[in-house]
Amino acid sequence: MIHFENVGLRYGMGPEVLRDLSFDIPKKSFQFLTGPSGAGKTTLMRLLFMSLKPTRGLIRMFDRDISVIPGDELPLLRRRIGIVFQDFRLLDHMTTYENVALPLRVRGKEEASYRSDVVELLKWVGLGERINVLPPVLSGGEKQRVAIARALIDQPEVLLADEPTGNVDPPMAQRLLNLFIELNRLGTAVVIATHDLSLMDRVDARRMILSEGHLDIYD
Ligand SMILES: Nc1ncnc2c1ncn2[C@@H]1O[C@H](COP(=O)(O)OP(=O)(O)OP(=O)(O)O)[C@@H](O)[C@H]1O
Repeated sequence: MIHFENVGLRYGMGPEVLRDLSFDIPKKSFQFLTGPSGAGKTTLMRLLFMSLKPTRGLIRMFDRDISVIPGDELPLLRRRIGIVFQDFRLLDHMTTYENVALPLRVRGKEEASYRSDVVELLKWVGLGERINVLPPVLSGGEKQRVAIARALIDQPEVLLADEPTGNVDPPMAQRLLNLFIELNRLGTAVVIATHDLSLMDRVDARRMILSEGHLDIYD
């Protein structure tokens, strides 16, 4: 479903941050992406979300070579991907509920068809009492859970989550991990970038380890 071949990335005239990355993300797979700070995890997530273009190599997303996809088709392809950014990127003028419901609204779904699903998911991530508040009054951990709920609600084909448990306590991290596992069971390919070894030790999943721009994969 996703295919990288000899991909390299440099920012501007700087050194190559990622070098010769070749791998596949199969449909319905589950993987952790890890490596030391500055190794390029966020950069790789941005390549996977097609918000950065590689400086060399080939990337195929959903069987299409991204170098020849017209810019106006990218939003449609990105809708097949759920993403949790490290800085959450919630819309501050919309309530928690509205932020999570947004991907469904964009698809033109009727509110009556999804309202109870959104409320149930928000309760599951411990935000049942925060449904009608605006993001600026939420804590970092609460914002993170809203971002996760928004990425999951539409059961995307791919879920990309950058440090999704970075701001929550261990029991909530376990709960969120269970949510990712359940989503994967329903058919979503999951990529979780994390430093959290204890999180990775709880799942027998593929590990993609970035180090100094190189990638090693342990199946
Ligand atoms: N916009 C940018 N312009 C120039 N250099 C950048 C940019 N973004 C990242 N870098 C550099 O690319 C390298 C990889 O950064 P990246 O954020 O991808 O690492 P990371 O593994 O996600 O780190 P962390 O775990 O600390 O979040 C770093 O050396 C960083 O300084």
